[in-house]
Amino acid sequence: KHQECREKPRVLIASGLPEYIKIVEVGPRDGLQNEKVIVPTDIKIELINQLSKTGLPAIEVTSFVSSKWVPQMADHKEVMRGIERHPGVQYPVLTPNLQGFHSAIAAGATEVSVFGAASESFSKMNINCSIEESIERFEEVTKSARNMNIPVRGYVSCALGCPYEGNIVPDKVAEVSKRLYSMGCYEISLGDTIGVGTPGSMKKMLEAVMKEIPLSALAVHCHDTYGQALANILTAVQMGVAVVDSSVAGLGGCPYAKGATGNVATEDVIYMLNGLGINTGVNLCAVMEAGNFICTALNKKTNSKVAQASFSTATIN
Ligand SMILES: CC(C)(COP(=O)([O-])OP(=O)([O-])OC[C@H]1O[C@@H](n2cnc3c(N)ncnc32)[C@H](O)[C@@H]1OP(=O)([O-])[O-])[C@@H](O)C(=O)NCCC(=O)NCCSC(=O)C[C@@](C)(O)CC(=O)[O-]
Repeated sequence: KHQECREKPRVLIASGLPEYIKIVEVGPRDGLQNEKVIVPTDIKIELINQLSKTGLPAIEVTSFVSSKWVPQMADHKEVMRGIERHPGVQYPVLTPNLQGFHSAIAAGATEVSVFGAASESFSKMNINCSIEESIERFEEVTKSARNMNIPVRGYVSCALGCPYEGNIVPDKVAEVSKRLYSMGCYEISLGDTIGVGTPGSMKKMLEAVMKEIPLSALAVHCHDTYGQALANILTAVQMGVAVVDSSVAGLGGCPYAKGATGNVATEDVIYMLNGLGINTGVNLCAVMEAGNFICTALNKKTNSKVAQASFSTATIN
């Protein structure tokens, strides 16, 4: 059932780093979900359409959650139906329960993500249930998805710390990850939800998780609150992780993780990986253009250092 992840990532002979890294663009969902002013649906669709032309292999489109909880994602059906889908690009959406899963499928979703946490308090605040209850809901989702041949990705939030509980022990992250993987999630994305991790805590957490789950099924999802995201990603990549979540222009934040700033910027991740000679298949300039589009539409400054530097000095091409 985890056929697509069984193969070990190929490594660059000289450096021992993965040869190819898959970037999962989460800007349209994680990036926009926390925006105070409702972003017009056509702007979201245009952003996704622009991102689809950059070479990104996966773009998280929206979430099928309650609009009372996350008003910014209330137009999930319209966004899902409105985007142009490019061959070879995956368009996953978040589904916390069976109700969300059925709505997502009805709107045309072909991949979904369940999102759990390694912290009881965060689980309660984010999805209004305990970790155990969330696992039961996710099992219902993965079971239905399996019957329909829909791939399911699994998130584990608070992998490096929780806004309510503080430290989270790596074994708890490993335990929740293992349960999601065992129920059929093809990939487990480990979220540093509030961006408190460091290369040291990332290494310890990954060591624990890697005892339970094949490396090829792991992704990292870093927020940059403490400015550690790129360092944490590099640590994960050096340990062999070959899937990285990021958000165009560094947009983002979780509505149920107060103080969490944006995700690591896609532009900055690609720039770093390009410098390491790691292939992502993504055109950095095209992502910067998409970042410029959404920042102009939101009337805000990009959080991407690479975009800031290149728009002021015009040295990247
Ligand atoms: C999970 C629920 C829905 C439970 O919410 P609940 O209130 O416990 O649900 P309920 O089953 O008791 O139902 C209450 C109402 O919600 C509706 N409902 C029930 N399910 C759905 C659904 N799927 N879609 C739409 N509506 C739904 C249901 O129909 C009912 O409507 P009413 O009768 O009151 O009109 C709620 O807590 C929720 O929507 N939470 C939102 C969580 C969220 O989106 N958080 C942000 C994403 S997670 C994140 O950002 C972290 C991540 C992934 O990026 C990784 C990282 O950084 O760590």
